[in-house]
Formats: sequence, structure tokens, C-alpha cells
Amino acid sequence: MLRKLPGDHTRDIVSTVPTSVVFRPVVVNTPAIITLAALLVRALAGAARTVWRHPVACLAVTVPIALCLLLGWRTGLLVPLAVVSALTGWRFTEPASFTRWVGLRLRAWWVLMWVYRRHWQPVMVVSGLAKHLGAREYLPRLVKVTCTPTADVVRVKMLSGQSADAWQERADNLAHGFARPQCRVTLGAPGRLVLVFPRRDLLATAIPALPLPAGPLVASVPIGLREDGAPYLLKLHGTHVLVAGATGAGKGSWLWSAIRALLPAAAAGLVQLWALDPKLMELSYGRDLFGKRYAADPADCAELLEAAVQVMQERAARYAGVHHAHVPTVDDPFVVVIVDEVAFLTAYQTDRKLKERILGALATLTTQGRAVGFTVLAALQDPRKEVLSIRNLFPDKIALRLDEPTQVDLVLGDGARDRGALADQISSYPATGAGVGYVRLEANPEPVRVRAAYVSDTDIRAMVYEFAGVGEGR
Ligand SMILES: Nc1ncnc2c1ncn2[C@@H]1O[C@H](COP(=O)(O)OP(=O)(O)OP(=O)(O)O)[C@@H](O)[C@H]1O
Repeated sequence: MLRKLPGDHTRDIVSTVPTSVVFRPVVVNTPAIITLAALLVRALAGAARTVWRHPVACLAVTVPIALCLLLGWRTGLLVPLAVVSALTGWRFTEPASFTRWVGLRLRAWWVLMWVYRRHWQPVMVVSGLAKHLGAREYLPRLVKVTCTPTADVVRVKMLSGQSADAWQERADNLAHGFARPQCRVTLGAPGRLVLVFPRRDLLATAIPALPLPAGPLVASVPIGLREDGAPYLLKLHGTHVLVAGATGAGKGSWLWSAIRALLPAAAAGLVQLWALDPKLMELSYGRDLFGKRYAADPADCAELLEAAVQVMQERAARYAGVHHAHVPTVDDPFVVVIVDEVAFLTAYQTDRKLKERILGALATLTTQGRAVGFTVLAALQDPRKEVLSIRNLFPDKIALRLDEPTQVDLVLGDGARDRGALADQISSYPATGAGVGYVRLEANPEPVRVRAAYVSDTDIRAMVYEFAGVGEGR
């Protein structure tokens, strides 16, 4: 027979034995001294942790107080006054170094206290990232907040057993919860995450064409700026790059920024630029840069690609068993095959034979070219597989503005949008969004937001004037 015990707190305890035997919870009275000792240990541990984590803030508070107590309040006040005056002087004479060493740290401390720590518990609970077991609440740990000139970077230790996907799905909740325009979730060490909350968009205004490199550049070329304001170098040698974006997304600025940066190397004979321009638009403006290695008609494009394949195979035959990797020289220059709107040569090509020749040549270049110094840099409007079946042969991909969220993973690979590549949310207003894109490299799955510099028609004319024919090489 089951018998319920009387009383409030024991109402859920059920006895499964005959009524004569009753189990009652044992109440152990802890002596007050043990409770006080436990509280003291906790307070000391908390103080030690605070000093360890915020040494400067602790010194800033304790030193003036100690001086006031030891030497009187006048002397105690002098020290903070001297420090504030020194900092103000520094702020006005060397603003850049002040921001780096003091401003960003102060800001990080302020947003840690005022924004992230203050709202951490409610945001975690409401977004569903906290867990409740019985009466206990488990919160992910806010480890550290740092600030860059453009973003707050929040390091987090997830709850044991939590997945990064759960955070990526709640990026929107986190952004709204901390009153930030966006949140990007990136992976840190196992069990750790980095949340990036951009404060200001450095890429919202167009970047003028970058200066021509002073000397030959081959391996990586400056393209524009990353969202943290650092220059972005795109690796071309040893890879193939696909730039995908809707019409007007600014694919041309990526192609032209790369060409511009390679021109000094082309002038030195270390680079050859081969251009395929089936739309007769983008590259035609600077066609004199490419000399005889320029084609617009699909049949000419097929011939040019096959010629590139032939040169590549001759080089590969020479290298076999002799060279392990390609080093650009005047005899064996780095060959960059630039294709604007590759779908014109593949999906939209009505001549089936021509289409197969072009696809075959592109596939050969992309599968065999990178070890022997051949790179394909291609632009594409429609990223679907049926439009470019060899999409996956491009190790490095760039997604500019895309029409639909599903296209982001089509271009950059699975999970890219969840990792923060919001290419479908890039502004369609050219002044704000053209040339902005997310780069995902073979070597690094984290998408990086970049804006390519805008190489205007005037810049292209100046380049043609200075470098006509150099892309042809020797
Ligand atoms: N990096 C950039 N910064 C600022 N504005 C740009 C940039 N790139 C392009 N634009 C502007 O956006 C317009 C569209 O650019 P562009 O023609 O290169 O796009 P696209 O992606 O090649 O389009 P389509 O596929 O239709 O040719 C340009 O006329 C230019 O005014």
C-alpha cells in the first residue's frame, strides 16, 4: 500500500512499504562556524579572482585609497590627477597608440560590465542557451571581452555538451539581446566560442583603387580591406578562386583589383594574364593589357583555354620528377586565367561541343594547374550546380551579394551561412554593398568579410596607358 506523508516539503515523497515504516529526510544542522568559514573562503576566492582578472582596475582603486590613508587625502588625490593628465596628453598627442593601448581596453571593460555581464543571464535564458536542472540554473561562461576598432569580441565557454550549432542558430537572439546590429559566431578551442558583435561597418563606404604595388607581387595580392580595417591579401598562386555574386554585386572590382596588383609582376615577366570575356563587358575595357591572350567569342575562348591547357601540360611534363612546386620565373611565369561570367561559356552555351571543350579545359586547368603555376580566377552570377558543375574544383570561394540565403552555402560550402557569411544580407545599393563579400578559403573555414577596392574606368585607362601588353608576358 502507498501512503503519502503529511507536510509541505515531503508531499512528493512516497512510501512504498507498509504503513508502520515511515522514511523521513534527515535534517543535518550545519554549525554556524562552518557556514561562516565557507562564506569567507568564497569571498577571498572572489577577491583573488577579481585581482587576477582586472589587475589595472584594482590598482586604480586601491593605490589612491592606500595613499590617502598613508599620506593624507591631498597626496592621495595627486596620483590620480597626474595619471589622468598624462592620459589626456597621450590621447591628444598620439591618438592611435592611445586607442590601441588604453581606449580599446577601457571600452572592453565598460562593455563587459555594462552590456555583456549585465545582460548575460537574461539573454542566455531567453535565447535558450542556459539550462535548468531542477532548481539549478547553468549558464555558459562569459570568459573575456576585447574590443577592436570595429567590433566587440566576446569569448565564451559553452556548457558541457552544448554544440556550436545551437549558438549559431541563435545569433539573431544574441544580437538583439545585447543591442548590437549583428552577431557572428565562430569556433574557438574545443568547448569555446568567439562571438563577434560589429559596432561599426568600415566597409560601408567604397574603397578607391589601391596603389599599384611598388614591386612584383605574385603569391598574394592586395584586394581591399577586411572588416576590421586591415588590408586583405588574396592568395592566387597555388589555388583557384571563384567569385560569385548577383548582378551588380561588384564581381568586376575583385577581378580588376587582382589584375591591378599583378601588373608590376606582369611587367617584370613573372606573371601572364589570360582573359576570357564572353560578356564583352568587364574585361574588354582593359583588353590591351592582355594582348593576344584575350578572347570574347566562345569559340575563341575555347581555343584560348585549350592553349592554356597545352602550356600547362608541357610545363607539367617538364616538372615531372624534377620540381616539386612552381616558383615564378621569367621562363616559367605564373599564369592567371581570368574568366568573367563563366556561365556564359558553360550553362548558357548552346553549342554543346563547344561547351564540352570549354568545360573540359577548365576542369583540366583547375585539377592540374595549381602545382605548376596556373590559376583560374572566375566570376559567376548564378551559383547553382547545374550552371557550373565544376564549382567544387575551386578551392577558394568568395560570395558577394546573393539573392537567397540558400545560395550562400552553395557558393561557400556547407555551414558557411551559419558561421556568419550573410551574403544574402549585403546591401544591393552599390555605394554600400558592391564589392563586399565573404571569403572562405580552403585552409580556413571561417568566412572573412572583405570589400574589394573599386577600380574605376579611369583607373583602368591609366593602367592600360602604363602597362599595355604586359599581361601577355614574353
Ligand atoms: N568595390 C566596389 N566599390 C564600390 N562600388 C562598386 C564596387 N564594385 C562595383 N561597384 C559599383 O557597382 C556597379 C556594379 O558593379 P559590377 O558591374 O562590377 O558588378 P558585377 O557583379 O560585375 O555585375 P554584372 O554581373 O551584372 O556584370 C558598378 O558600376 C560600380 O558603380
